[in-house]
Amino acid sequence: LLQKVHGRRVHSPNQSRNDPLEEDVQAFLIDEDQLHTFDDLTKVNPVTPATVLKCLQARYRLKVFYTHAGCTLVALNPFQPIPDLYSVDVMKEYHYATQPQEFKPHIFIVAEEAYRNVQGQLEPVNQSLVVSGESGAGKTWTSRCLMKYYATVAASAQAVSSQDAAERIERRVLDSNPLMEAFGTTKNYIYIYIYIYIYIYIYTYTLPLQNYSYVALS
Ligand SMILES: Nc1ncnc2c1ncn2[C@@H]1O[C@H](COP(=O)(O)OP(=O)(O)OP(=O)(O)O)[C@@H](O)[C@H]1O
Repeated sequence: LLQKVHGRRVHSPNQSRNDPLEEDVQAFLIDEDQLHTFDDLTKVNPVTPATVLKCLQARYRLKVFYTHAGCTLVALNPFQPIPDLYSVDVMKEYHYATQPQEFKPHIFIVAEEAYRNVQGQLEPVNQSLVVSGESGAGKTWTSRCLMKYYATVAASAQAVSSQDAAERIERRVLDSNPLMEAFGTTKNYIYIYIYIYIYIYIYTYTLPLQNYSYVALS
């Protein structure tokens, strides 16, 4: 696949150059300047490893690290700090947007949709977010982003000192990471398949205080 993406070998040895699919792939790839504009991989046509990877590569070059693939989000590891991408201001933009899904692809869209599903129902509905990828892909990073997001937006819904509360919650959650990773590390040469399951409970208080309900994000 990588050979194809780097353009060293576009045709596989067994494929005829008259293969209609291959012709479509070539026609799609010819407009290289447009490849980065595909913010949803379901719009790529034809969908092949070469076309998808080329689009992701074009976006990566422009430092665009998130791309939709239908209801899945593809996150590329930038391997460098991008502070402006994860600031509290950006969180708030996505949180307060009427239609966050119309914003450019971001982990905060996924986070916000799950949060709204949890909050917006008459009967609160538990939500699950699955973060998967190979070792080093950025699963821990993404999970931390999600926890930070919920710590920030859930706290800001309350009147009292929301920023302090968010920082406190975030600190507690992040401090628990080394312990989880001690159980879940895959950074050795033995293939151990470990799934880390994190529950986040969002409590919705109503007065009097002892009446509360909670929903879980996992
Ligand atoms: N969006 C991002 N921005 C900045 N750095 C990132 C991002 N995603 C991942 N990284 C960095 O890439 C490295 C690997 O990420 P991470 O530890 O999250 O991978 P992982 O999928 O959890 O790996 P493993 O399965 O081996 O535990 C880390 O140093 C992390 O800080």
